[in-house]
Amino acid sequence: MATRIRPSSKRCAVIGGSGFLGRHLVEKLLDKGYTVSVFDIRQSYELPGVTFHQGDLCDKLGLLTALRDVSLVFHCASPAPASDNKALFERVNIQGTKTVIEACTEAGVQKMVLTSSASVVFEGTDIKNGSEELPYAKKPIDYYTQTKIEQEKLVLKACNKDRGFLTVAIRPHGIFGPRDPQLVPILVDTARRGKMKFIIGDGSNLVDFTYVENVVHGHILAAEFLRPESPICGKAYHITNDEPVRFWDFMSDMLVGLGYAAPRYHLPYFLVYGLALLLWLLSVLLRPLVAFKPTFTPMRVALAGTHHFYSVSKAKQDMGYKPLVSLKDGIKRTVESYPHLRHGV
Ligand SMILES: NC(=O)C1=CN([C@@H]2O[C@H](COP(=O)(O)OP(=O)(O)OC[C@H]3O[C@@H](n4cnc5c(N)ncnc54)[C@H](OP(=O)(O)O)[C@@H]3O)[C@@H](O)[C@H]2O)C=CC1
Ligand SMILES: CC(C)=CCC[C@@H](C)[C@H]1CC[C@H]2C3=C(CC[C@]12C)[C@@]1(C)CCC(=O)C[C@@H]1CC3
Repeated sequence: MATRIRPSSKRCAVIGGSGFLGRHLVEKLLDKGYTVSVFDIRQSYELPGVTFHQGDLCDKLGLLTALRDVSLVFHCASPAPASDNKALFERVNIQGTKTVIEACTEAGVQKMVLTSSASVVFEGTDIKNGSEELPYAKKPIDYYTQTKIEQEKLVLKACNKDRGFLTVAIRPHGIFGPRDPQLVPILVDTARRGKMKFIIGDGSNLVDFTYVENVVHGHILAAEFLRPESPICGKAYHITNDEPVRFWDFMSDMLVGLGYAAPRYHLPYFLVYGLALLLWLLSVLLRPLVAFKPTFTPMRVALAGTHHFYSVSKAKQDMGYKPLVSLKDGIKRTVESYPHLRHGV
């Protein structure tokens, strides 16, 4: 009888490996001696030690090719929240994740680490030092978050020690760093259009922003701790910089670092939220006639005007997590990585 050869534990796949977080993860995995298959809808770079498989994660056959001989899968693919496309979020984050789980079990993958989001418990009101015990949001702030909740539930439920398939979810918050396509580019674009003059609310709200290398560290720790006897099986873990910061201080440090003025004038939170809601409704109603995307969406206003920071005690206790890069160093490295976004360039 042929004995099944167990795939090498240093052979892994990163679904979404062409994206911001995915590429940082791939680079660290290579440093640590892993060989990596990237599965993504686009190929954004080439690196020795990486095999690219271009495809849609809803296509099981394509996935099966990429998962051949792979024992560990990181799933960090998602449509961008700014796409605001309900059908796409449902197709990729829910149906696609079901397909990823099926493909993993068919291919004999033993471990899967999902990139979820701390926002799965956020309803637009204050969260201070929130633990993983908080229930999922009953009223998530947008469709993206709604589908991230369903996705996380699917992956955690699929954890099955008897069948040798172990899963864990990492919930980062506000990832930033070099090559980030969202936070800094949106911030700079808003500043260049003269709209970054206002502070929403009194500016005292504390938020987590997480340097990308710390998020990568949390993912790799989770993969290495994921064993049948470990408490992390089938669980979700917050991963942050463990340094909550005033939202508007963080934005100001980025802006000033890039040569732009920091926002100074205060606007009442509920006024801005109401206006954002009105604009969003208008953009949805007028979508067939004119396409416009408001910068200050209700989701962004809620994130900019409330407290939302999370405890990482559980990750510290169960997998020895500790951020590797401080917020100050993370901001410095990020600012230096965007010379083309500096004021006047
Ligand atoms: N950025 C943040 O602050 C946070 C992000 N997260 C989560 O982290 C993960 C990574 O985010 P981030 O790196 O910022 O995002 P990116 O958009 O940079 O990376 C996601 C990658 O997945 C790809 N992708 C999208 N749809 C599919 C598909 N159907 N099949 C295959 N690949 C696909 C994207 O391609 P394309 O670009 O062409 O769409 C992209 O290359 C996501 O799961 C996100 O939900 C969680 C918390 C915070
Ligand atoms: C008010 C304004 C225009 C601020 C500019 C910065 C924002 C674009 C970011 C501030 C907080 C960020 C954030 C995310 C995206 C970018 C911001 C809104 C996420 C929604 C990305 C996906 C997640 O899972 C949660 C993130 C929360 C924080």
